[in-house]
Amino acid sequence: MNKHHQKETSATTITLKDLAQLADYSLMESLNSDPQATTNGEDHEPRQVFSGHYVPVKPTPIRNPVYVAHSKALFQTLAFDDSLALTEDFIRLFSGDVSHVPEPMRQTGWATGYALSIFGNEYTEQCPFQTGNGYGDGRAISVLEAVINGQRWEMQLKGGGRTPYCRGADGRAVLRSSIREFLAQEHMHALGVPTSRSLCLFASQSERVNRPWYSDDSHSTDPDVLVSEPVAISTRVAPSFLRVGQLELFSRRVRNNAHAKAQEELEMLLLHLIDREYQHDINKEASTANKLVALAGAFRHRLTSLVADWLRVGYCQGNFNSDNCAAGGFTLDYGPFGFCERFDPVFQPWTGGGRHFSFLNQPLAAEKNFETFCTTLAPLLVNDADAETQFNEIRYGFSALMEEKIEEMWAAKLGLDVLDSELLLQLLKLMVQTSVDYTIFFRQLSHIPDDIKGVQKSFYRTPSSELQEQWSQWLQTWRTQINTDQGIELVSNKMKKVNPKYIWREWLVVPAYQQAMKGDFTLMHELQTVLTEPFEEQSKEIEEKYYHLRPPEFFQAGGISHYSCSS
Ligand SMILES: Nc1ncnc2c1ncn2[C@@H]1O[C@H](COP(=O)(O)OP(=O)(O)OP(=O)(O)O)[C@@H](O)[C@H]1O
Ligand SMILES: [Mg+2]
Repeated sequence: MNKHHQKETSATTITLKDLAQLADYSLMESLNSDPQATTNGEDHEPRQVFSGHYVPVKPTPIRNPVYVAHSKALFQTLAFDDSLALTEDFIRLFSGDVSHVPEPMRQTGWATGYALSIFGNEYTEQCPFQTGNGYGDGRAISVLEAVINGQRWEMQLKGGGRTPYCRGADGRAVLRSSIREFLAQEHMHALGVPTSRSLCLFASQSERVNRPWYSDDSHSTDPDVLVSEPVAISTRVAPSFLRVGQLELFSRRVRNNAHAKAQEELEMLLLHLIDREYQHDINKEASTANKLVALAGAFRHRLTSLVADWLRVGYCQGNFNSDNCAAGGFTLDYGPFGFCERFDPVFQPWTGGGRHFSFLNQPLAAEKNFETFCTTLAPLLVNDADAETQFNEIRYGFSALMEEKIEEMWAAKLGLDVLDSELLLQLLKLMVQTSVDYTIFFRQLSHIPDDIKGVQKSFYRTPSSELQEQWSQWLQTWRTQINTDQGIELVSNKMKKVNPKYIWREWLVVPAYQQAMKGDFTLMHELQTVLTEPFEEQSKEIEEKYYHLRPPEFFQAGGISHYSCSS
């Protein structure tokens, strides 16, 4: 172990130099780098990468960076003082300039390749060479791996410039999408949903790129204008950024006999994944085959819990491909995501996404990714029949476990010890028929109302008298099922811990990024505060503004109710 890891971090004094001292590349160094990589990291043209786990790449800094935000919660976890975010060294590094970082940090970053399966179907067409060797982190560049207070973190710039995987694109992210990703990561963490974390966000005051987007009040499905937008770099942090698609890339190479070391590289990556994400779940002494069985079990557990959490908070990832599925089982890639406002089982904000990735279809999409994960790793089990049997049990038991987790989630949302499936079905039907706001409904229900008046705030339409009658009956039955032995207050409090009051509402986020694009971050910071305390009641003023049904003009509105890919 590097002696620097013992160094205590102090909340008031840490500088970039201190942070650099915590750098630890030992795990990464045990992997292979691309043998064809340049030595100086100037590797910005699309090209095929045939082997190796990463390519050293220098980020391209954004010009005239300005501070937009940092995560106070993550800073606290890392024992960074808030003031660090405004120091020159910190701004330079996290706006892409690694030329002056102190040793032992390196003056280059790294990007990785990955494969893509969409809903379980393999693709290579998205790669400019049609081989899959040119696909991966096209604009994501990691700059630091560090052990801080005993926890290993990777820090990755998004929008940090072109890499060999950029496919001819500019390697940039715009401020709009960076604000969305930054806030969403903060929000999801506060909602108790595992996620990559936001560290900080810097925007350029002079560099802009064009992106297709929606004109004001557009009802178009596809973007109808080209907008010049400021570029930005957000830094996200996670124990690793390994994706199911990454394992898949290496497994495809084994299958295709792509090169002599293909099997070895797949196995190295598997062990690396365990070190990075599952070291506490898996016995170090076990054989590779047994490690693999344990990994499949642990990943299945995390993935099923994750998707149950998504449903709990109304989150739709939108594009749950294998390359957007973190092998560590947390949410990754906040592109065309959205949160369900008016309850719709097939809610999907991304115009390119289709029903397969829609809201209540996400358990199935997760199963497809899990299936890809298993197919990918199965070649490492061939000589161990026992392990293979156990592995297959885990593999084919995904949907049963998923169902169990979903039932537990609904029971918790309804304040029940045991779910009555019939009661749930009746409710979901009523919610669709009435047009109900998903978040407001469950929060109102958490007050354990006596009658329909208590939940009416969540209705987008006035229900017919027949529907009102059905609601009353449903509420009565539900009330008989909640366990009030220890008092109604206790049930209510428990429900308020799983049913947030404040949720991401796109029509409230749009003004924040529009204002930020003009250099004013007031609304963005207000949102950051509101969304990082989603279970709190908050002030009357905040309640009036944010605990609110979506106004009618924001239905069918381009860039709000739906959008094309994120950018
Ligand atoms: N402007 C861009 N320049 C270069 N590559 C890009 C750009 N936009 C997207 N890509 C790459 O295209 C692929 C698909 O994009 P997608 O929207 O899933 O990812 P993303 O939002 O950039 O990234 P991530 O999954 O890392 O959060 C990714 O491999 C991504 O790196
Ligand atoms: Mg992606």
